Parts: sequence; structure tokens; C-alpha cells
Amino acid sequence: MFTIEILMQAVMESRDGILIADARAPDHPVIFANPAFEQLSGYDLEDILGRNCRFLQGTDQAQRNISILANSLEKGKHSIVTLRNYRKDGSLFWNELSISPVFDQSGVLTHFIGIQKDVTARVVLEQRLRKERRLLERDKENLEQLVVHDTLTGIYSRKYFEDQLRTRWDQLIDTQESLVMMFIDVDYFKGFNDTYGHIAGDDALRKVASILDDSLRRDSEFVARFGGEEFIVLATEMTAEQAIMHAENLCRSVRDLDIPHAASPHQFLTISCGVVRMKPSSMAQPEVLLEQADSALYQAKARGRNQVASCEP
Ligand SMILES: Nc1nc2c(ncn2[C@@H]2O[C@H](COP(=O)(O)OP(=O)(O)OP(=O)(O)O)[C@@H](O)[C@H]2O)c(=O)[nH]1
Repeated sequence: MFTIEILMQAVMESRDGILIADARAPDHPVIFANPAFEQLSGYDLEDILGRNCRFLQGTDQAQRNISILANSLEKGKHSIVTLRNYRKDGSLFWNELSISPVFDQSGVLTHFIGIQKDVTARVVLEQRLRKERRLLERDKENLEQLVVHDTLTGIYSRKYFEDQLRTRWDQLIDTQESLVMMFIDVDYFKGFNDTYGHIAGDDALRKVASILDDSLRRDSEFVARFGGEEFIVLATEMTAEQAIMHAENLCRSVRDLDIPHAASPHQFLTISCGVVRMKPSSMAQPEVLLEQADSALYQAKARGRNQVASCEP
């Protein structure tokens, strides 16, 4: 049989803190707190009775959830919010507070009943997970940047080039458009490093990368660092003549940087360039472009460097 004693016992033995406030008295003073609430907050009953429960927020009153709570109480509605509360000893705990208005038989608001749960462990874990997720996302972005961009020169990486080569090759099989590749290699670069040192060598590679990048005009072309002192330009929408002229411009731009190179017969830093233009086909692999551009580059080197050689299959 259900009795008022059982109800009382349930409230007194609840693991959750229970508070009752008088909704008709000014500033809604607390008129009841169960032992679990005393334990949760560290306050004794005599500290609590007669006060508005906002004392649990201490000076930390600017919490968004407090106005959410106040709004729903004003409308006589039930509300659950999580608040930063402070124990008697000043330590923070996260309080998941469920407040319900209590009405008498004629519908007049008489009390508020608040059930309090200490959810600090859960909130701290959620905060830690959020922070870790943010750090992971930042690391992921950094890694993606590293994969797409070459760390020394900042232009596209070999990985990006290889992905683009495969993608564009497949796209152009259908449209029957040609793909143009320029394989670029800095001339006598070993001699440059030996003469001026590796740091000056790095600096020269940055300048070459930058001028190549600046010399590109179309959205459909890009330059990547293939490795060491080798660069690749991949382009579409160019005739064979345009491709060769474009490559010759690149050679001139690098020579016009006027970077002294005492170990080169040209006396300035130069590049050689192998150009190939090909219609992608499902019968071939895109690597064939690289092989042909490489063999054109070999010819440009063999003919004296600082020049372009082409290979149109
Ligand atoms: N400073 C610097 N040097 C590099 C880098 N990567 C590769 N190299 C150097 O580039 C040089 C390439 O030399 P080789 O392959 O012998 O070619 P080369 O001297 O340019 O001669 P040719 O290509 O035949 O004109 C090597 O000495 C490498 O150490 C780099 O990131 N920084």
C-alpha cells in the first residue's frame, strides 16, 4: 500500500538531490532539501533553507542556461539544464538540474521542485573529447596541406601531381582532348650546391618554383615539385606549338632570374624542359606521359641544356 511515509522515504533516500522552493513567497526561497542534496553541495540544511537557489552559482551568474531556465519557469513549464554550480568549499560541479513547477488544484503555481544530478565527470569527459577532436581536425588539416603542398617550395607536391595526372587522364579519355606535360630539371644543380652550398641551393629551388608558378596563365595548368631539382607542369587546352612556346618562356623566366652559377657553362642558373602532348587513351597508362616527357628532357640535356625538347607521339 502506498503511503505518505513511503513517499517521504523515497525522497529522503534518493541518490539525486531534491530541492523544493516556495513559488508564492518573494524570491522563491528553498523550503526543503534532501540529504543527497546536502551531500552533493556540501551545504547543511540550515545553510540552504530560506535562500533562493541561485546561491549555488556564486558569482558565475552569466550562464546562458540560466536564462533558458528562467524563461521556461516564467511560462510555468518544466525545464532541464546543465549549470556550473559551486559547492560550499567553492569547488565547481556541473549540475544537471530538472525543475518542474507544481500547481495546486485550482491551477495556482505553489512550488518548484528541482532534481539535481552531479554530471561533472560526464561534462569533463565531453569537454576533453571536444578538445581532442579539435586538435585532431587541426592535425588532419596540417597533414592534408603537407600532402598537397611541397614543404620546401610551397608549390604542389608530387602526390598532388600524381593524383591529378590520373584524374585528368581518365577525364580526357572521353573528351579526346590532349594532355600536356612539361618535365623540368635544373641544370648542373649538383655543381650549384657544391659551389654555393646546400642552403643557397634550397633558396634557388624556391625561386625557380616561384617563377614557374607565377609564369602559369591558365586555370587548367599547375606546377608541382616532382622531387629534388625536378618540376612538372601539367596542362590542357594547348596546341603542340603553344606547349613548346610556353616551355621556352619558362626556360627564359628562370634564366632571367639572373642567379649566378659559376659551375655552369651558361654562368647563370637554367633549366631544361622535356615536353609531351598526348591524347589519353584507355589502352595506355598515364605513366607513359612521364616516360616520354623524361626522354624529351634527356634530349634537351644532351643538346646542351637551357632549352626545350619535345616528343609528340
Ligand atoms: N639544395 C638542394 N639540393 C637538392 C635538393 N634535392 C636534390 N638536390 C641536389 O640536386 C642535385 C642533382 O644533381 P644531378 O642529378 O647530378 O644533376 P645535375 O647536377 O643537376 O645535372 P644535370 O641535371 O645533368 O644538369 C644533387 O646534388 C642533389 O643533392 C634539395 O632539396 N635541395
